[in-house]
Amino acid sequence: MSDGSNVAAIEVRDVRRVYGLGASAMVALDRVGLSIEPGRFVSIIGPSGCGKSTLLRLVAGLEPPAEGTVRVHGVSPEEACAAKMIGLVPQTPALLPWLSVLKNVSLSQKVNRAAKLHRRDPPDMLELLHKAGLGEAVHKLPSELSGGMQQRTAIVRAFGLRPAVLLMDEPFSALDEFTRESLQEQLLDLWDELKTTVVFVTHSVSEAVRLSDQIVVMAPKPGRVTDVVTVGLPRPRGRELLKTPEFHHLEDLIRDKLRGAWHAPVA
Ligand SMILES: Nc1ncnc2c1ncn2[C@@H]1O[C@H](COP(=O)(O)OP(=O)(O)OP(=O)(O)O)[C@@H](O)[C@H]1O
Repeated sequence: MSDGSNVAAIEVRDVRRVYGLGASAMVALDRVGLSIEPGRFVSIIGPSGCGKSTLLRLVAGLEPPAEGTVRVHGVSPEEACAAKMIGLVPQTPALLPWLSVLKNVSLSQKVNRAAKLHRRDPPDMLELLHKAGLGEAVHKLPSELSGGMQQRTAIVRAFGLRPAVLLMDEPFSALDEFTRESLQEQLLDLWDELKTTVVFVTHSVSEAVRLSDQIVVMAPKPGRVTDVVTVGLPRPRGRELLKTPEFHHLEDLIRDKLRGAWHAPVA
């Protein structure tokens, strides 16, 4: 264990995950390896069914691998979860409908404080809500918010716990393009401030390029990693970056890798 700076935030080694038995067995992940440094923003992209969510669930400790190992800052995902080192933002925000935005984002902080689980100073939630553009919504109920505002609330709540690792499973997929772009910007601001390691599953090539330090490309049948592409674009990554040739070049590169992933032979 693990606060040493040379310990990976996430280390996945030779992981295999199989669903079902016998002739109906489905290899969701086969010999998957991945090493993510602390503080990195890493996206996972790949065709439907290539095992992106399965990989996230293994890192979150929600399922065990059949073979191989997963470590989060040097400990097992289960230990990392127990120590509140892992945050998870699902596709649809699971907010408590009877609590205001502020209470929704503060609740788990309070619970953790009562249980003395916080290792780091928690951020000021009111300030984070303002930063995420939710300043006028702090006393509203989730039902009074748009889908984008609800998702922003869920993201602020997750960051507010100061997890060492934040796992996000297509958090913007249900949103329109414009809302999505503005949420990307706010997500990058929060990430920049809180320096959490983020693993972000997406189907959007431009989203992956804009947000990430690295993009992991996966292929299906069996689910596996076929490429890890480093994105060297400068930060901060404002909207103007989306129009640059460098950005388009990286989008094309990732699209080529994705096309290749469909036909990549199984090693
Ligand atoms: N609980 C389960 N039981 C049986 N099969 C499963 C289960 N979860 C996932 N699978 C199968 O494992 C494979 C990988 O699924 P997974 O959801 O991880 O893919 P994905 O890349 O996240 O897909 P998508 O982009 O469509 O969300 C799929 O073939 C899926 O049908």
